Amino acid sequence: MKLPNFYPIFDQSEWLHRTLPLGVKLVQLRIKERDAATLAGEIAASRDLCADHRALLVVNDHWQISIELGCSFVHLGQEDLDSADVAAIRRAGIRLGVSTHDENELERALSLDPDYVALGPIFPTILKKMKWQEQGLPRVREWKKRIGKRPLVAIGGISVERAPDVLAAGADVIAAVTDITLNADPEARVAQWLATTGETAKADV
Ligand SMILES: Cc1ncc(COP(=O)(O)OP(=O)(O)O)c(N)n1
Ligand SMILES: Cc1nc(C(=O)O)sc1CCOP(=O)(O)O
Ligand SMILES: [Mg+2]
Repeated sequence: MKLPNFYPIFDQSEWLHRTLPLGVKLVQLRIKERDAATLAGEIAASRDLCADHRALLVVNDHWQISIELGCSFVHLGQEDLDSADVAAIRRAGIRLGVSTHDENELERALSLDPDYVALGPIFPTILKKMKWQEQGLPRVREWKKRIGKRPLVAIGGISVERAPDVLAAGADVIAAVTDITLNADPEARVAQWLATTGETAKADV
């Protein structure tokens, strides 16, 4: 399955409202520590916005609400997998992306036949504290060889300027947070991302 190669990650549906009209076709909603009603409202609003713009929504962490709300794609990290019911996710017809940071995690991820494998952090990230050192571009090359045709998502410290090298190293998709959300003009930055990754020229997914 081919995925769009630009994958912004946001913590509110308002960001989707701002960026989907620019041509974003793959987006993650990554919400931490909100009450259940707010969370359900944000996920439902994001689901509907993505449907309106023919974009793919990936919901981070919240697989149960994703099943309840009829979402089509979830992202789980290794800790999430410890408690997630992957069979229930699959029964619901939901696609699955999985984070990896080392060989063991990659083996575990591949055993689940995921719809993409994410590798990070490629460069140092300021978004969250991580126990992993930066992976660097050689690791991107290695991961792509390991996973073959399955889409490889690169994440962590990636900017528009760094994106071409990451794609050239073998990533199929680039995920980014702070390069957009901390930019003085996030919409203009998204437009730069779309131009750099070639997404503007592509059809709907
Ligand atoms: C595309 C992508 N890659 C990695 C992550 C990180 O997932 P996880 O390790 O579960 O950490 P949290 O994002 O839940 O803090 C991701 N969300 N998306
Ligand atoms: C949420 C997340 N997961 C990572 C991983 O390596 O699994 S790196 C990361 C943060 C990505 O944010 P930014 O683009 O601002 O660096
Ligand atoms: Mg998680």
